[in-house]
Amino acid sequence: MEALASLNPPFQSLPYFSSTPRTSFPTSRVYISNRNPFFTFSVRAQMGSTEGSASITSYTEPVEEVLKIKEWEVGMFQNEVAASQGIRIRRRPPTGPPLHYVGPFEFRLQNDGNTPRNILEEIVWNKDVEVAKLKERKPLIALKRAIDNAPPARDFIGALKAANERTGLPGLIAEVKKASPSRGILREDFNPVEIAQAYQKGGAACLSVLTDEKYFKGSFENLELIRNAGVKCPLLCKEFIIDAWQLYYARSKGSDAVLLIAAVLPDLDIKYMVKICKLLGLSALVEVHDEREFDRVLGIEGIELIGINNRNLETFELDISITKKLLEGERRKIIQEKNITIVGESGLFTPSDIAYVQEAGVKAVLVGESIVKQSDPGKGISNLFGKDVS
Ligand SMILES: O=P(O)(O)OC[C@@H](O)[C@@H](O)c1c[nH]c2ccccc12
Repeated sequence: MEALASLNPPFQSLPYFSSTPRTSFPTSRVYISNRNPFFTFSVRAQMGSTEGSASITSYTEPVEEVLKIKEWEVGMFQNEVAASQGIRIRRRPPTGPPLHYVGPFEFRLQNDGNTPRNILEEIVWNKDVEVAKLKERKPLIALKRAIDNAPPARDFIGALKAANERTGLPGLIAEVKKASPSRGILREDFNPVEIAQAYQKGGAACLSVLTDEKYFKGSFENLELIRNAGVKCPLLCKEFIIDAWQLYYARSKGSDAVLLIAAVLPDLDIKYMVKICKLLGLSALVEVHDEREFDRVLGIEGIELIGINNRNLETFELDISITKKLLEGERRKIIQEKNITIVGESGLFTPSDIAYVQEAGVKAVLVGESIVKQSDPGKGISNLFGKDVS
């Protein structure tokens, strides 16, 4: 340690490590590295494989830094809780971000702990960084003010049920989607407002608007434009939500509903977020992909809308029989008893696909690709249902 201090003058002003074992947060120093590169570079070099022996005992760093470190520790704890619920997606890279800076140099240290295992994990890690930045610019207090001025939330689930009763077909959530990581660009001439208006005219009950920019080429601007253009269909903010702050943000931009992905969120997060949604007047569409996720979500009080995604977001595999499989037996009964509305999501292209998932028990469907690709997305809806539902 002394050698380290003499090698690195900044070390003296930084929190130092005691020898208290902290095996549950084995790599916290790597995260510090991002902020204090000079320091960490040395620590890595000096401490090598002494994983698990570091803990912060002296707070000579600014409070803000210390809080960030704590936040990271909480993130690591979240990974453990999530894993115990069968969630494979880690909220943050366990060994910190791959980029490191040493003086003027930047280098990348790739290892298992900072390389995302699949696309969903990559998206979540990026979202974590994105949200942290946005949050700094717009703290919750500012969002609460913005929410007071936002257009009021409309009844998303009510609109789906009404459409289902009116047409006898599943209520449609039509997705305003320019691109996806699995399918690339779906539509070059992409005018979100025109597409939304065409969907409304074609009989969509609700709309889903992708807001993720990096992977789906969506935006909150699109959502606001659609809302401000006077489109009546309630709007789902299609985002990767990992932080309750995003719920406030979505509401402040005029959303009526949000997506919560069970493959990403542990039960406690879902519970907490569903409560906040209720406070804000937002409907929560909780998305599941397999039996385990479905059973977890069915066990949470207050959930009214569950989406079964036929696409596995980790592998992109698409199989519409997932909807059927998940709605067999006991679960179907629980859904009826709890009066939960089920949405069949992804990979629906034809009237027979719609009939298939309706037979399985869905009262609503979420469709993007098959309708957004057509020159008139409104007509796309009649093609999808095999009849005019406007
Ligand atoms: O374009 P499709 O195959 O009709 O799918 C729409 C929708 O289900 C899909 O975009 C989706 C469902 N869940 C998601 C979660 C994140 C991003 C996208 C999605």
